[in-house]
Amino acid sequence: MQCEDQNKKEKEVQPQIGSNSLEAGTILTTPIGYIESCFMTKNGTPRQPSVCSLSRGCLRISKSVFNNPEHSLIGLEQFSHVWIVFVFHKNGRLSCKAKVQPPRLNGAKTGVFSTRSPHRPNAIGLTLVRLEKVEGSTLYLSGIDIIHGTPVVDIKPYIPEYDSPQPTIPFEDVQRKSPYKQDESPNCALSETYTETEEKSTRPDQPTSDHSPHSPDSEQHIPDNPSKITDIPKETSKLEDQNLKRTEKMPFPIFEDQYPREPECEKATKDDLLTFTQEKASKSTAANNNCRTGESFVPTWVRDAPVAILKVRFTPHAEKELMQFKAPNSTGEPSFRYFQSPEEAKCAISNVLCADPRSVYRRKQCQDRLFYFSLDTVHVTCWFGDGFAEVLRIQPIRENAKAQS
Ligand SMILES: C[S@@+](CC[C@H](N)C(=O)[O-])C[C@H]1O[C@@H](n2cnc3c(N)ncnc32)[C@H](O)[C@@H]1O
Repeated sequence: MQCEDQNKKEKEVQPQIGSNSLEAGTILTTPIGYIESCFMTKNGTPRQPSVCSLSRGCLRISKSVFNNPEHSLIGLEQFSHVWIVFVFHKNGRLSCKAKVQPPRLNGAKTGVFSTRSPHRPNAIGLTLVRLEKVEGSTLYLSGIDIIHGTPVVDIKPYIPEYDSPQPTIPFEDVQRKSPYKQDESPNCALSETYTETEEKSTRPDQPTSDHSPHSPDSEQHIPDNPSKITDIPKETSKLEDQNLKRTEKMPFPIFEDQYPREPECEKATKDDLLTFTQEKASKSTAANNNCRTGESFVPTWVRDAPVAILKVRFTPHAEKELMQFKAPNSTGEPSFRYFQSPEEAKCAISNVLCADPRSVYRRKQCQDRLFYFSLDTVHVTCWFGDGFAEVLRIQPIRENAKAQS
């Protein structure tokens, strides 16, 4: 209700279109294109790209955005993955619920911003997909969880160094291993930390004066060898330029290359790949505050969902029906649009089903109902039993059904 009122009010306010509109916070967004996807409807569409790496689609950059849309994709082919920022246009209505029930919580509620729910105040989705190829103004994608016709508002290259947390070099290590003397320190993360500790910190995790880089004890570890820093422009080794941003003159890799990470840090990074409970994470960071490589953690429900991975089987009849589908562009009907073979389609259908695509309501209240979904040109009928899903029927999607969705 509140949202509706607000929507009305906002409609009454004329957006300021003009040179200052961005500064004024007016959101000017236009789709750069629309997804063509192997998923026609929300039902059965994977909840995340990781569920089905074979799910394919493409995105053609619209001519209404650029005169030469293909120019906007120059260089993108050098990336293996891209972020797709899109609008959940089939939500039906705007959502104003602060708490949602993600399927992995099996009915329990949590704050919307701690989930990837499509039902959020601004229906913006974010998906990391594999970029198969770029041809002219079209991107060919795989591993998508987005339905056909979805408006896309942006594409960004996936850069692991930017898009995943990088280990922070422990303060003491940086100081200890630094080839710089204190007053030669370059303006980078090092000098930021240095500045922080200059003001005597009361935090227990900060080095005490005994172990501070200023103490004679720690100075012993500083190699007295300024020649090691020949690659660094001279002006950057002056503290006067305190406000200089690290990235402007001193790319971080210089430190990474010169000072390999401590083994504990490596270990923490690997641990981080495993299930990281809040408790474990806070213990680990508390125990090892100076080596915060295990900074990324997620709640257990994300990785240890209370929903079992299902076994998937096909009845002989369904399997036979699937085997009749032909590769794209081959003669004969029915044919796939995205999948290259019936085996590939079978694998994709299995991936979708083993993650249990049903809503919590359906899973709990309508266990014995048939479940339908479509994938590429295939309409799938299946049912769920205890710990398994069984595909009963595979039919070609009727053209009129495709047009309606
Ligand atoms: C849980 S969301 C996650 C999407 C994205 N990876 C994210 O984290 O923002 C994925 C689900 O959104 C739904 N969906 C996909 N495209 C949609 C669209 N255009 N409008 C509404 N819902 C959509 C599908 O049901 C799919 O299973």
